[in-house]
Amino acid sequence: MTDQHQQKAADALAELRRRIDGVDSELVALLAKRQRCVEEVIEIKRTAQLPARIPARIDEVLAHIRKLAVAADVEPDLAVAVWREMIEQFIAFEERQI
Ligand SMILES: C=C(O[C@@H]1C=C(C(=O)O)C=C[C@H]1O)C(=O)O
Repeated sequence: MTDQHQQKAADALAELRRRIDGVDSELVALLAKRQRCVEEVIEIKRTAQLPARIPARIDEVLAHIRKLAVAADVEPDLAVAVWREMIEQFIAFEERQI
């Protein structure tokens, strides 16, 4: 590869990484919105003496995500794996506060 080709590759990579950083900023803002909802769920569960982990609801969320991923042309197993981990982290977050 010539220096010119390498410079072009480096520029393209830098631009894509700027876009990825922008997407990550949006994702963290959305995660904060989701956490605010979970914080309200915690208040209700505490009062109603409900457990943090509700398996039927987990199944429902994951089925919804799989459908959305297919429609959005995102690898469904990737999306479900990300959500599964996020839900586990939110359950642990709930369990620390309920
Ligand atoms: C937020 C809830 O609590 C847990 C967390 C979930 C989530 O992060 O989507 C889903 C199911 C629950 O076990 C809930 O019950 O809705």
